[in-house]
Amino acid sequence: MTSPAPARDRPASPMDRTAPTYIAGHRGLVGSAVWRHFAASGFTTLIGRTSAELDLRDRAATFAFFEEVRPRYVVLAAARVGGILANATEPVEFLSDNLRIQVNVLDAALATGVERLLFLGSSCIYPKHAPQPIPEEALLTGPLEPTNEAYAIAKIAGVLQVQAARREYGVRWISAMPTNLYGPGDNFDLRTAHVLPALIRRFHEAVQSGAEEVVLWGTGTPRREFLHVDDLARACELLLDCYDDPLPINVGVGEDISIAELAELIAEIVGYSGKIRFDPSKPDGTPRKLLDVRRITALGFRPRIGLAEGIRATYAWYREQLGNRTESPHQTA
Ligand SMILES: NC(=O)C1=CN([C@@H]2O[C@H](COP(=O)(O)OP(=O)(O)OC[C@H]3O[C@@H](n4cnc5c(N)ncnc54)[C@H](OP(=O)(O)O)[C@@H]3O)[C@@H](O)[C@H]2O)C=CC1
Ligand SMILES: C[C@H]1O[C@H](OP(=O)(O)OP(=O)(O)OC[C@H]2O[C@@H](n3cnc4c(=O)[nH]c(N)nc43)[C@H](O)[C@@H]2O)[C@@H](O)[C@@H](O)C1=O
Repeated sequence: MTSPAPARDRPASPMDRTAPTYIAGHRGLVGSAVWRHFAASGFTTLIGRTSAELDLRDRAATFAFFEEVRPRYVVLAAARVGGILANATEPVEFLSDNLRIQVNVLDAALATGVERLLFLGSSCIYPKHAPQPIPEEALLTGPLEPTNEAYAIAKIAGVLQVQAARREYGVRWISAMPTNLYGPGDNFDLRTAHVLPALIRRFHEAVQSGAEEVVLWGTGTPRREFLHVDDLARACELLLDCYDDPLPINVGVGEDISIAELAELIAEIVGYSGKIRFDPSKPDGTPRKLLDVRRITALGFRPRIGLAEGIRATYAWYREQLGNRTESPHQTA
């Protein structure tokens, strides 16, 4: 495989840690990790609003917020997000909500002179049968995976709007494409969860109830790459400090695992020793999505949290939530 074209980075210009920095979606999996990491890195003026306080689908409210707060930096981690089933069954909401959130935030950021902005896409924006590992250049080179086409189209529109704003207005905004994420703060609601938290919950409940069998979706053969959200948060800071290129940049670990292997690993960590059965009537989704991470690796990024370690920490967090039964952004109902 040939090396990717070198990123046209301008020299690193680190963010001013005292400047107002808006983390859109700061209670979600990604936003909460970015908030924790940025706070630990010395950001003194972090700004967040819940969706109840500021519905980013509301254009007038979004503009009023940007005019009042005038953030200098923005991490756009607010979105309607979900696993394969939610994506496949609610395409209207995934398309419409995400388009509106993005357009409103990006337009308001432009109108109020936001200097640096990071738009978060997802590895599902790449074609279903993209070459593996998937280079950034694969964007818009083939048909999408049908189960998440609506979400992917919305995300692609966001990437294009960031690129267009760079070209037309010279703003230093960027897009990152994270692989499948997990970690504390994840969504364990089985109707909307991604596979990793869903499996933690399924195996945990099977241990609790003494069930002899757990049924999982699909064939178990699809392969996925999993990045701990704390590693993503480090990548977000690095990118905002020193990546300045129209090409969206992949963020992953560079290794994948089959869903069947993931299930074995999670079952072992949770202590489930019963049978695991796959239900092939449920969708598999994309057969494989392993990101080519050479571009971000060249910037010095290395994930630090291994998969088994990350799953153990996430399981510990999940059990803590069950113990507390407090308001988590993602209810475990
Ligand atoms: N999770 C994953 O595996 C991956 C995620 N990503 C990307 O990362 C970003 C964040 O995802 P993630 O953290 O997992 O998602 P979550 O569902 O955990 O969090 C989404 C956040 O968005 C906020 N939000 C949703 N709708 C609105 C709205 N109408 N107005 C204001 N805020 C809203 C929510 O706010 P509140 O809690 O206040 O309701 C919530 O905090 C997304 O862009 C997603 O595409 C990319 C790749 C993989
Ligand atoms: C991040 C990414 O996330 C989504 O894409 P996905 O990777 O296909 O999603 P997923 O995590 O839900 O599933 C991964 C695999 O796992 C299998 N699977 C088994 N058992 C369960 C299960 O119990 N729950 C779930 N959710 N999946 C299960 C499932 O059948 C599939 O083969 C998109 O929303 C997309 O838009 C996106 O961006």
